[in-house]
Amino acid sequence: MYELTGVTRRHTRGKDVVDALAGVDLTIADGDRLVVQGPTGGGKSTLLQMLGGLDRPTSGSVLLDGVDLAGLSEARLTEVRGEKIGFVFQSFNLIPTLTAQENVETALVPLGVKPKERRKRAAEALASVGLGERLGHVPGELSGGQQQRVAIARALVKQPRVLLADEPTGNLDEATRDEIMDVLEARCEEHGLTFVMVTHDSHLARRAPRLVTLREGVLVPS
Ligand SMILES: Nc1ncnc2c1ncn2[C@@H]1O[C@H](COP(=O)(O)OP(=O)(O)OP(=O)(O)O)[C@@H](O)[C@H]1O
Repeated sequence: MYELTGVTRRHTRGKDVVDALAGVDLTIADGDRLVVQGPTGGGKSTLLQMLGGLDRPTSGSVLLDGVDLAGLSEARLTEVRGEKIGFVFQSFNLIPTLTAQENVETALVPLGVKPKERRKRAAEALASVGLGERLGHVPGELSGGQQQRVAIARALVKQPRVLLADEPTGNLDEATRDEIMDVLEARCEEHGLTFVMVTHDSHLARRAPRLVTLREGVLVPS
């Protein structure tokens, strides 16, 4: 579970000061599915980066299962991300020269999983997102929705506890958006994942079991 207390992220450049987050308190229970919405510049991506240990607060604490991510060394943070946290981004972030299978396997290399086991788990993860027939294709041979499925398989193959998604359907048409959301929700349900998604899309916000709104770095009632 996450417990955020007084999380502030201040950016200072010369005399300019921007609080991307300004004293956020938030608890996210294990298995929660939370959507974060709000106007552009409201701090949504910054919040996701805090949850993922990709950025640190300038003050406040970000506890994940009782451990303050803000206080961990870079090496330990990398380990926590590798073990517990999967990420999905708007832009898929696949390696264009690798096949779907190889892209998914990349998530297991830092965990020391042996090649044979990597291949097996990557194939299973791709099958679980409906891409079992496309293992040998490179991203350029796949549609946007299929590429996002590869990215979801890559996030899930290490069996994380938490899945963080930043506008995961932002580059997709409406029908594909709904398919991808169905895949994400089904996988989260099946594995009891804690799921936090940032979106501008009011349709997605409406189907969220739990919704919070960030405006100017502050959580406001949704
Ligand atoms: N490295 C940085 N230096 C200065 N300001 C920054 C930096 N990163 C983010 N900010 C500022 O922090 C605020 C919050 O940014 P953030 O990207 O978290 O917002 P957002 O809600 O995700 O926006 P969007 O919906 O447009 O993606 C913005 O005003 C942004 O300009």
